[in-house]
Amino acid sequence: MKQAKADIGVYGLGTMGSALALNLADNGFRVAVTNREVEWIAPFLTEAGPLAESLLPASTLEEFVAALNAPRTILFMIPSGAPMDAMIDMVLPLLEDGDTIIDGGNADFNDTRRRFARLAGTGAHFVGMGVSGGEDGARHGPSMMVGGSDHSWQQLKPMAEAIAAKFEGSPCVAHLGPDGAGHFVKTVHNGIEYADMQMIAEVYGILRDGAGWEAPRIGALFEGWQAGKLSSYLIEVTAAALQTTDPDTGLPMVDVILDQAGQKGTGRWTVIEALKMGQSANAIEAAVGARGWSSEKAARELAQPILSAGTLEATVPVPEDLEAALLAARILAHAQGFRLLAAASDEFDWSLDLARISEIWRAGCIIRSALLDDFAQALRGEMPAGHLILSPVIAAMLADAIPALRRVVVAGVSLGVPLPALSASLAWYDTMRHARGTANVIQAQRDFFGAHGFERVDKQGKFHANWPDLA
Ligand SMILES: NC(=O)C1=CN([C@@H]2O[C@H](COP(=O)(O)OP(=O)(O)OC[C@H]3O[C@@H](n4cnc5c(N)ncnc54)[C@H](OP(=O)(O)O)[C@@H]3O)[C@@H](O)[C@H]2O)C=CC1
Ligand SMILES: O=C(CO)[C@H](O)[C@H](O)COP(=O)(O)O
Repeated sequence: MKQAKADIGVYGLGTMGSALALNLADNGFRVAVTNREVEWIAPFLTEAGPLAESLLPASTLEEFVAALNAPRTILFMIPSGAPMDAMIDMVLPLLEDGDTIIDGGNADFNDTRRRFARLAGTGAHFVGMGVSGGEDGARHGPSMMVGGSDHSWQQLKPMAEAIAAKFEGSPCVAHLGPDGAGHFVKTVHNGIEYADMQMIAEVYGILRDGAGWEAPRIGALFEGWQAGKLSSYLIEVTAAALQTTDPDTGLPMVDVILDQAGQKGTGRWTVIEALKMGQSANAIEAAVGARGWSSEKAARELAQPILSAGTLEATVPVPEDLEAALLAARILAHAQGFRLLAAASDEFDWSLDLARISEIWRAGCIIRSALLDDFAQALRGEMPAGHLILSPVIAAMLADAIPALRRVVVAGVSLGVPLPALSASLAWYDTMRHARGTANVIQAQRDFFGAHGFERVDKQGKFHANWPDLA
């Protein structure tokens, strides 16, 4: 008997691809599967157990494409960059009008825009789709941020909605715009992820280095925060990690882990794109920078006995202050991310629905938290100057929590505990609440040394002063 064809093909059976393929199969779809190194296909089918009945293994690209119902939907879960371009080159000649290629990896949205343009006119479609939730999310319900054409979205939608995480029954997936919109939103999601992780690590740092708390005690404190406004996946996993014991040494696991964190690019891309658009998401920048500093382990070991601390008397703020400080900083980092999304939406004409983005981040993704529901409501309401922090509800939340953030930053500065992301978020908040800033001096300096001109508060136009004569 002739075997029924597959609804979708998944290329790349690594961590994410295999989990998504199983999720699709679990939801009743027939899935063609293949992998660059084909020897990984058989163990994957064994691991799939009864779900293998819905999986159609293919050992060549031709066999894989031929196993799919037309119009074809092919999901690639492979590293971004050159591998994706190479795969497009190989698969494109095998496709027909209406077929869709989806890059579900973490891709630079500039590459996605280029690939989208490359496929336009070929009859095939290109979708850049951000997937968040790690392996477990991919297997049981990720959050997905989809870019590309309406045609592709109609093709993908039933499958994407079936496998996505659900928040109160609503699937955490949306078609956000054309070309690179989905991958841009995923990039900013990851930028916020970097900031949130860093800020949690900074609170751990002030308790460890300022108050001498052991990891399990800090973990227990964080676990308690899960009952409040900070409730989130990242607090949950950090609390669990801090309370985990290393089986080899009996020490807290985090105490035997090197203080050097890697990065694959999405945080850096967020910062680069922010700067290109004349923005500065400084809490995210601080988090990306801190990962860079973390890798300078040898230099820091050399520096410790050389650099004087020059610390001041201070006590570590009470846990309630740390909780409120983290809440304020988390709000500020998200607000910077949403500001960036709004700027990109204008720049690329995407009409991004920021409230919908917040909604699809409420479940399944790494930054899911109780706050995202508040943000979604705020983003649908009054938001002066397009800033989330100016929404009345969010401004009121900040008003409650900012004094605690100040106390924590002051303590960190006094005790010499670095808090780059927490202090950056506070600096942005203080910048934004000053109607008159200090760039008047920057204007004066630029005109003084470079005759760049300046604008005045009392007259329209561009002016130049003969500074040496006036001085
Ligand atoms: N891990 C995570 O938490 C998340 C990852 N992502 C993104 O998903 C994508 C896949 O990540 P992940 O599953 O973790 O990675 P893995 O390393 O687990 O798997 C990578 C997959 O890509 C294939 N591959 C590697 N190089 C090539 C190539 N040159 N040509 C064709 N196939 C290739 C591998 O095949 P082979 O077995 O032959 O080596 C393997 O199937 C990445 O873009 C990643 O950024 C997105 C969200 C979360
Ligand atoms: O996309 C993800 C989570 O949302 C991936 O886990 C990604 O690898 C995280 O970024 P990095 O490796 O740079 O920390």
